[in-house]
Amino acid sequence: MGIIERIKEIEAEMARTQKNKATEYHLGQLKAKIAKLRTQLLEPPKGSSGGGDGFEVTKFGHGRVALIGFPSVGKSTLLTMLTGTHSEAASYEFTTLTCIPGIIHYNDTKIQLLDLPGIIEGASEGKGRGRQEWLILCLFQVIAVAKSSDIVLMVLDASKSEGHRQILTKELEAVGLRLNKRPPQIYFKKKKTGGISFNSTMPLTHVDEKLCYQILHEYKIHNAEILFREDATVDDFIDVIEGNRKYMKCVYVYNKIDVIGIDDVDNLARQPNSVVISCNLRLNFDRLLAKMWEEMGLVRVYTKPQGQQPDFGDPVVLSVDRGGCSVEDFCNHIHRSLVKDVKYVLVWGISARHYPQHCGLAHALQDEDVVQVVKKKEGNEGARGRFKSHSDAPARISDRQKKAPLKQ
Ligand SMILES: Nc1nc2c(ncn2[C@@H]2O[C@H](COP(=O)(O)OP(=O)(O)OP(=O)(O)O)[C@@H](O)[C@H]2O)c(=O)[nH]1
Ligand SMILES: [K+]
Ligand SMILES: [Mg+2]
Repeated sequence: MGIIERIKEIEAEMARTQKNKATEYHLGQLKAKIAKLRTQLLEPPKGSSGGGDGFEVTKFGHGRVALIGFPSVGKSTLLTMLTGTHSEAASYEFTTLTCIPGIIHYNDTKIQLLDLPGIIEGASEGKGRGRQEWLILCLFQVIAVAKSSDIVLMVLDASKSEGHRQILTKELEAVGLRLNKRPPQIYFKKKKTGGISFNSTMPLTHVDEKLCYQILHEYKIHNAEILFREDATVDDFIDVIEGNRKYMKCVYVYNKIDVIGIDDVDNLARQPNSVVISCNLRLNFDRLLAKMWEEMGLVRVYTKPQGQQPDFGDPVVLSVDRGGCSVEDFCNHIHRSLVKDVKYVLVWGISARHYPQHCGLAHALQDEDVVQVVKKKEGNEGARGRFKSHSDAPARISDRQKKAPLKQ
């Protein structure tokens, strides 16, 4: 029996089993069995090189955004409009069969946008009449590309059922993606000896010690330290044991609002993390780009050579999620050997308490900060530079910087 058949069999057993206190342990075990099988399914087949003819394209720019959605929701139309790179669009499903990259120029940065084939309901279960293998492979490759991105834009057809968002979310969860969720607050560490130590910082209403033991037994884990820091569920606990879940931000993009009524548009626009657009009418792209930018959490830092203005068209781009935003991260970004030569840096911008502020390597930079590096051997010149800083201050202080509190 194949892995998918075994998953289906267990799912059928779960559906047959009534949910109550007596069956709770058994159901938990079945959930763990399914999670293990799904993980097996995600592993590349034995003997394969692990990719090669996948959808992976070379990374480019300061960040990466993946377009995920059912077929024909307008992913390719959107890519073409936002990036100018043509991606074939048509009224039939699976027009796009591979990954097509384009570049969005926004806020002095370059963001790589990736168009991808559509995902269908049940792809993770191998549905799809005759093209099963291709669909599963396609889903896994789409997921691999999504995981390599900073955020996901889930494109939805505003004229279709609102249930599509849940169906697609479930489909992505089945292959290990967790959208707009934070990792469960459960400490879990496998040990060599000592048995299982189980603790929690609060009363647990979804799981108890016995249930966790049974699930660990399913994973053949007999020695481990566990601490629940929140009232987590069985599914959360399994996620932590599996350890391969990817937690990603997602913006829900409702396209084709030109074909629905204004009340429905209003309703969709009020959903959390959602933006309504129309490619046909070129409607609301500004809002979409602003939301995308906000969720990516990129931090632009402008380098100011001493006695000169910074180049405001060419920021160093840092990210909290990817590498960090400290002065040290900034220095490493410029040159690996820079850190050891740095005496201090001068910072203008939101992260500075006064302009310019003397900062060390640990200082956390914020978007649109201006930084001047003062090196050890040229320390004196740097200090002089600082005192004539009135005339030396960067000319462009953005609106956001002006709003920054100037606590002395
Ligand atoms: N009414 C309306 N139609 C749209 C809009 N955007 C795209 N379409 C149409 O929707 C159809 C599908 O568009 P595509 O861009 O091919 O959709 P896709 O999601 O890339 O589809 P696949 O690659 O097959 O998964 C095309 O006929 C588009 O012209 C829109 O804003 N409004
Ligand atoms: K299409
Ligand atoms: Mg397409």
